[in-house]
Amino acid sequence: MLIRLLRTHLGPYKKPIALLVLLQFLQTCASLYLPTLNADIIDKGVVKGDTGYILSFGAVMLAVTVVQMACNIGAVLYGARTSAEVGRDLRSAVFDRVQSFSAREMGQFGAPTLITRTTNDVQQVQTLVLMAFTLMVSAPIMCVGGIVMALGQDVPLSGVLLAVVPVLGISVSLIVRRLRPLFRTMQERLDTVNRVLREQITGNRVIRAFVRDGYEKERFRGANGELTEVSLASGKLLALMFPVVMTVVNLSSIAVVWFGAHRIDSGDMEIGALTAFLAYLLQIVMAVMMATFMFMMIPRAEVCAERIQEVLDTEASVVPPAEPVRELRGHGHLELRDAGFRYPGAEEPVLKGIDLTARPGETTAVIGSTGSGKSTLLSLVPRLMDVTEGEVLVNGVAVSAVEPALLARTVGLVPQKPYLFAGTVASNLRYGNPDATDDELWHALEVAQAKGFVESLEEGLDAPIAQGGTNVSGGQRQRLSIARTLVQRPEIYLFDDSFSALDYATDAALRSALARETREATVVIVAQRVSTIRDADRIVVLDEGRVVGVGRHHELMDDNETYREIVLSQLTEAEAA
Ligand SMILES: Nc1ncnc2c1ncn2[C@@H]1O[C@H](COP(=O)(O)OP(=O)(O)OP(=O)(O)O)[C@@H](O)[C@H]1O
Repeated sequence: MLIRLLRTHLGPYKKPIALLVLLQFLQTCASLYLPTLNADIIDKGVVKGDTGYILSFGAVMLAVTVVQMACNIGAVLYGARTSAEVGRDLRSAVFDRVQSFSAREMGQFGAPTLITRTTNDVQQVQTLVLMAFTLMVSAPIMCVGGIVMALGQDVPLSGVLLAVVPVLGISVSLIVRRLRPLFRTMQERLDTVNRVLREQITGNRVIRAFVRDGYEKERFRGANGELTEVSLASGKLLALMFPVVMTVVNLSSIAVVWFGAHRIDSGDMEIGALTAFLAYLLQIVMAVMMATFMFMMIPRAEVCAERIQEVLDTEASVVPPAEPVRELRGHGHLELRDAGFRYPGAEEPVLKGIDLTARPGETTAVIGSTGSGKSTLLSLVPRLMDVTEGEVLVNGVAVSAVEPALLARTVGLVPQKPYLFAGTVASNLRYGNPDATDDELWHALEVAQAKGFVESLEEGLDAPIAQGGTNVSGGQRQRLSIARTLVQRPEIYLFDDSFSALDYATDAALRSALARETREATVVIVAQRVSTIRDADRIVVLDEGRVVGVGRHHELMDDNETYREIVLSQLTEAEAA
């Protein structure tokens, strides 16, 4: 999975990667040459007292060191830049995919894991890419090159290396093998911590109201403890790594010095060659360490890559049309034909055989018991989700064929749970129509019965709005959300229980102002309160996902049992008549 992900996302960086490989190659070759040069200077210059040799080869050594350092700095800087760019591309790819998700895929993953996957998981892959850029070339060259150079210094002594490399490789890979599953668990537990944390922050008010702080603290402590547990377990294994490597290094250095001393004694080897041999031994161990470090990162990055790829492989269920309709003739005629919808994994569809027509200049109300499918029905019009049966048509064209931007301009949905973005009142109101003038904003606020409230804010339209609109009341949020849709000036207005947080007087004032404002538009209102919809031109009664009645208030009161029950549950008999 990691390979697949990287192959796709490293593709555009072929040239920088080639340059990186070259820089790494040069710096590793220079590093490998230095101990041999040093040995030469000792054996041919220092031992023989040849100052000329020391100076001239000292200069060569300095030049090689400069090349090695320059290539090293270049490789590190270039590697950091390229890996950061790969990380940026990967984050954008995940973000774009998440953006294309409908409510259906969003529900399938859940917000916290999508956030972890876009940030933390991408970061892990990015770190591995950086490691790979730095170590993938240098580690093997240094290991093989080190062995070759050591053989060049003294063949019999190189026997030590034959023992060191496999011992080091096996002991380190044993540790890495145990680390692999721990890293997967760590990532999953980090996800759980994020989920619990997010739930507790979002549900903070409920937690306080129910005085469940203690319970929630325990829940978080549990998730946090489990994450710590696995971090500690991996920490313990990692702690083993350094001593194991150092023991092997120390033992092999002793062996090299011991054998080397014998060979120098017997005149088979020179002192400079022994120092070079020790330097190569260190370089080989370093190379094995570097490779190990990378192998250690791979399992974690693999888990992250899998999770990222899962998001990237998830096809959005709502896709833009291949040949979109870019113009709609009409003024907002809305029709649902035999429309049905089933949530993924659900046995029963929540909407079945819905036939509904809403015309410009008319108000259509949808009423039904809670869970009867009203919100689902509205979300099919702007394609927050696509019908699984039948079709939804706007001005006679299936919404699935309409260009998304055109559909968004034509259909304005005021959601049941309005969301405001961090910014100002004005930036929120202009969300669907960035060119709207201040006068247009004030007019929309007036219709939405929010003008007085915004006027009372010291900074008026420029008053700050917190993320999610948490610094305004529920009713104010609803009214700002209504105003935002009014500024957009769509042909079809969909109000999903948008007046529920308003008092009766404001609700009535808003509806009459809205009626004037949206005189020529198509208005669909989902409401729980009968008073909100009793004057509608057409009332559609929904029960368990089916339309069980259509008519005006008095007609339905006469012949629709479901409607009568809803009305009577809210009004006194006298009011109902
Ligand atoms: N994301 C989802 N996944 C699965 N089932 C869902 C999902 N959202 C809603 N449902 C189910 O679909 C049905 C209809 O939900 P919907 O929100 O459309 O009802 P509603 O009539 O708007 O309810 P309310 O009046 O309470 O807002 C419910 O039974 C609900 O459990």
